[in-house]
Amino acid sequence: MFQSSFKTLSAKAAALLDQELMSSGSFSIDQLMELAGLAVAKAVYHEYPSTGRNKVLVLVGPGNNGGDGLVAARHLKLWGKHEPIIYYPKKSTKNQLYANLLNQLKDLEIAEIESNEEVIEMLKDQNGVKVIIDSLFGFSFKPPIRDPFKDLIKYLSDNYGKIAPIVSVDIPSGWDVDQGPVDIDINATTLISLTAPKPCANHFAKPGKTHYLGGRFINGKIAQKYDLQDLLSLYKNDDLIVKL
Ligand SMILES: NC(=O)C1=CN([C@@H]2O[C@H](COP(=O)(O)OP(=O)(O)OC[C@H]3O[C@@H](n4cnc5c(N)ncnc54)[C@H](O)[C@@H]3O)[C@@H](O)[C@H]2O)[C@@H](O)CC1
Ligand SMILES: [K+]
Repeated sequence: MFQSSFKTLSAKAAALLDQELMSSGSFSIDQLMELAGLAVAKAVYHEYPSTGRNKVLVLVGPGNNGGDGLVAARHLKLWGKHEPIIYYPKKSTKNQLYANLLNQLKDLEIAEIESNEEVIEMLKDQNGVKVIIDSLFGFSFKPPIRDPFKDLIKYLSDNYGKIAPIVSVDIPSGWDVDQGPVDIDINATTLISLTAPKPCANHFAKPGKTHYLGGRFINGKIAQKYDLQDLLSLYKNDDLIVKL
């Protein structure tokens, strides 16, 4: 395993920090998700530039990682160079936040596809999707994967190199947050770690892969508590993302 020099946050620490931001930090989840999704959109915009409405397939999971993908889809569409399409098979029925995000995407006429089969058809078309955003699972994921995501992730993993490159949000979906790759998981080309990389990101640092840090919302006190000052000092000026 390539040992990276960056500070990481375990699954447990990431969840604690998240809670702290929303309690003593007085942030709402909507605010954090907006900044996280904006960072994802920025990374995709810069890493996969498009001059003519390149299709971006956004795979949306049932939790907040999925919410980051919905926010990223909105920004990409508004910036006018990419054409996001979403696949969101397990929608939360109780959470107004996700319903609002979905309505915003409908107002922007962002298309939605409905099944694994449709995703696979779309990915087989060489002139179709140019980049895939994997916002299926983040730091709360616990292997093994349940359906309908298992078949989908297996397809993506089996077809690495034959389908569009994958940008993973926070962790490559399927990976154990602390341990890294398992038997069925996503092989991402670009990773965007939010707040700080999770320990699994140490397995990602290989040639040909790009790793970004995004989600710039930590104050000095929390940074000190979680020993993130050196990592966060990589952001300069108005950077919203930085390459690790
Ligand atoms: N502080 C931060 O860094 C922030 C992180 N955000 C995002 O929030 C994510 C964490 O969100 P959540 O805690 O909602 O959780 P996740 O989005 O990581 O996943 C939780 C969902 O996945 C399902 N799930 C878990 N294991 C599964 C399995 N084996 N098979 C199928 N389904 C499974 C759960 O039932 C739940 O619905 C982060 O990774 C990041 O992307 C941002 O939205 C906000 C701020
Ligand atoms: K992910």
